[in-house]
Amino acid sequence: MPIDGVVPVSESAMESDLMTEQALRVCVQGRRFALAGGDTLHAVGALDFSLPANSFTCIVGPSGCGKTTTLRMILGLDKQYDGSIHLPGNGPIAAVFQEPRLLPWRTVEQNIRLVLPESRQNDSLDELLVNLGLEDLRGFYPNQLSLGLARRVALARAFVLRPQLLVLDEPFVSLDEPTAVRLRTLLLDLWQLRPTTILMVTHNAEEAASLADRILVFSKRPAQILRSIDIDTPRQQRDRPVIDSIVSRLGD
Ligand SMILES: Nc1ncnc2c1ncn2[C@@H]1O[C@H](COP(=O)(O)OP(=O)(O)OP(=O)(O)O)[C@@H](O)[C@H]1O
Repeated sequence: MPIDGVVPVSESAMESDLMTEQALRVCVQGRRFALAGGDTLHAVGALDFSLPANSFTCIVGPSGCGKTTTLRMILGLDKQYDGSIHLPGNGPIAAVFQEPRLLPWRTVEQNIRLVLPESRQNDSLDELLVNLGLEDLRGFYPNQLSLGLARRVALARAFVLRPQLLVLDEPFVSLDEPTAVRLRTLLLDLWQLRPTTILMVTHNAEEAASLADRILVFSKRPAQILRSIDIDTPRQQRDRPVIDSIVSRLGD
């Protein structure tokens, strides 16, 4: 998805981005929505953060604090903000939302191919489908899939682009825990094979603690960053006590 309306950041910020290989820099003063009757709703406050290339960042925060609005600004779907959002390079950006957003009249394979440019329509999807355990479902239609399987297809459609940035908005919500655990593992495996910079919103503090390199804790609306927590413990060593201790650092 192209990001229009991206405003370049200052040269000094660009220089520091180059030194630390930042994949995304967000420096916005805020986002207000005009409401009926002349009122305004201050959804997002000042946000200033960068994502290192190929890192995995989770945003957690209270309901309605402005997380999705922040993602929409990063995706270029909302351009009515003050400030700048800078993505070095011009590779594709992929997004996965709560609803898998598959076209019901297209098969699994057709839904995945839909995002590919003409020049890549002959690419093989075999490896990706095998990685996601979808190899036997390529001819299925979305109404034949469980929510968990539909979300796997949404992940396939995101990764097939080989995105420079992958934005995930609550991709595992409303799943039973074993299915959510399986999907988190698939996401991490796929990310190992096809590295990209991931920014994911989740309500689930334990999910953030098990997946992320860094967790940004947002305040209540208007969203601001309350805490930025870097997690050094390798993922495979994050047992229950480690996850509990990370969650306790997130605060209320
Ligand atoms: N287009 C809009 N017009 C007016 N208000 C909006 C609009 N979009 C979002 N809002 C309001 O902005 C605030 C932040 O919404 P947003 O969806 O970003 O929150 P969120 O943190 O993602 O919420 P949740 O955790 O419940 O998904 C909410 O009060 C929401 O009602």
